[in-house]
Parts: sequence; C-alpha cells; structure tokens
Amino acid sequence: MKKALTIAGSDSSGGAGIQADLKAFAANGVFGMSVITAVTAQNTQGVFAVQDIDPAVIAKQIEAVFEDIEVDAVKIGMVSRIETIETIAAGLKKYRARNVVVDPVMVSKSGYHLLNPAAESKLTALLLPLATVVTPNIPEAEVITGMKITSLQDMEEAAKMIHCFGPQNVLLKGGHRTDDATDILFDGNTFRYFSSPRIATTNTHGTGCTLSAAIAANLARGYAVYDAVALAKEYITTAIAHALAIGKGVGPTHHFYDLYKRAGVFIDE
Ligand SMILES: Nc1ncnc2c1ncn2[C@@H]1O[C@H](COP(=O)(O)OP(=O)(O)OP(=O)(O)O)[C@@H](O)[C@H]1O
Ligand SMILES: Cc1ncc(CO)c(N)n1
Repeated sequence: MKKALTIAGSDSSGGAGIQADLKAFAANGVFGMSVITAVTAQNTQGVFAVQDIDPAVIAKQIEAVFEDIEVDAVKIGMVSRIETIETIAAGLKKYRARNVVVDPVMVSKSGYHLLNPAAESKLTALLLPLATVVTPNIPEAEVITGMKITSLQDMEEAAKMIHCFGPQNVLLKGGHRTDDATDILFDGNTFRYFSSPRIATTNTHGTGCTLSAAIAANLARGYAVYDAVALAKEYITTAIAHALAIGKGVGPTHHFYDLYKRAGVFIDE
C-alpha cells in the first residue's frame, strides 16, 4: 500500500485540515500519516482558538515518519507562521520528499486567518519551490500575485505568475468563481481546464483540503500530475454533490460516498 503524509492543522469538527486529509487518503486508496502543525478549536460556524505546535515537535514528527517509513507523497496544509514554514521546508529538503502538494491555506471559509499575514511571503519563498503541485484558491492566488482575479483569463495570468515562484505545476481552483467551478492547471507550458457545474450547496467546509489530499494520494499511487488532478476533481465533485448537512453552519463534504454506495452501506445523504 502506498503511503501519504499530511502536514497540516487539526480541525476539531472533522471536515477540514488533518481530519479531511486522512479521510481523503483513505478514500483514495493510500495509507495516511500526519504531522500536526496546529490545533484549531473549530466547527462549521467558525474558528475559535488556535494553538501552534512547537517547531521542535513538528520537526520530530517529520523525523519520526521519514526515518521509519517510505513516504510516497506529502500534502501540506495550514502552516500558521514563519517558524512552522521554516521547519517544514528544512524537513522536506532533508528527506528529499517527493510528490509534494502544497495547499497554501490562508483564510478559512469563516474568515479566520489560519496563516499569519506576515508569513505569506515566507510560504511563497520556501514552500512553493518544493511543490510538485500548488493548489491556491482565487483569494490565495490574489495574495501570492498581488493581482485581482475576476475571469478565466486572469486565472491563467495568475497561474503563470505563481509558476515563476518555482512549483512544477499550479492548480488554480475556481471554487470562488461566481460562474462554474473551473480549475486551471499550468505546468509551465500548457493550460488544462477541469470543469464541473457549480453545485448548489452551502456545505463546502474543507473542499480545498480534500482536493489537495486526493491529488497527493493519486500521485503516491503513481499517477502523472494531469491524471492525479483529473481523478481528484471527480472525487471532490462527488464529495460536494453529496455534502453532509452536519452542524449549524457550513457542513463538510462526503469523503466516502462512492465507497459506501458500492458497499451498499450508504442509504441517504
Ligand atoms: N459549489 C461548488 N460546486 C462544484 N465544485 C466546487 C464548488 N465549490 C468548490 N468546488 C471545487 O472544489 C475544489 C476546492 O476549491 P475551493 O476553491 O472551494 O477550495 P478552497 O477555497 O481552498 O477550500 P477550503 O479553504 O474550504 O478548504 C475545486 O475543485 C473547486 O472547483
Ligand atoms: C485546520 C484547517 N486547515 C485548513 C482549513 C481550510 O479552510 C481549515 N478550515 N482548517
């Protein structure tokens, strides 16, 4: 079984962060492992407290995993602050991590800053060059590039600019578009589009986490980047189409819809 590692924050409500990543890894056929960067007190309505994990403990978690187990892919999510970013970058370099998916998490759907704004340029400088794929949403791409993004043409322009920071591929996600949910992949030469109709649901907590973890799982299993993204896009679209009305606010996606359906376990969404 291939093995994937998430380096991210814990979401107590289970729909985003480490919890979403481990569910997406399980649903996409890889053994999931985790390095926790921060613990958030969070639910479907908001983020109420954050405790960053000591960088020495983050470094030890990375060491514990890589010294013992072959890591086929890594997904990076919430990285909070400069010291965390430096620790992760040093760990990934030391262990020559491959198939690295960087989700440049900045602000939660409820508007909470999961990344200290002072650390934004550090994330760009230290983590983007290590990425096989970086997966910004539109607001994150606007922060990274400093440009306003309102059209598919702007998305292409921004993807080109982000590619200059060193990732091998940029997947600029269109979840925040007013139109359909079109994501654009740029490999330095070619733009490829992944489109799905916009699903009418408010339950989209953790969509970005889930997508990036599914891409990492697919890379771990040996898929090329384009196929890894295409399969992950299908997976997230199903997970959103059957999203769960759990909690009083923005509910989570359904990480296991297809598996449950095939097993005859799942009755209703
Ligand atoms: N309503 C929707 N219908 C269909 N696809 C959607 C919808 N919302 C988001 N997506 C898709 O979900 C994936 C994640 O994109 P999105 O832009 O929502 O990520 P995000 O903002 O980083 O998520 P989060 O920060 O909550 O984890 C993309 O493939 C996007 O196109
Ligand atoms: C811990 C965590 N990571 C990422 C997100 C993405 O929005 C979130 N809400 N919480």
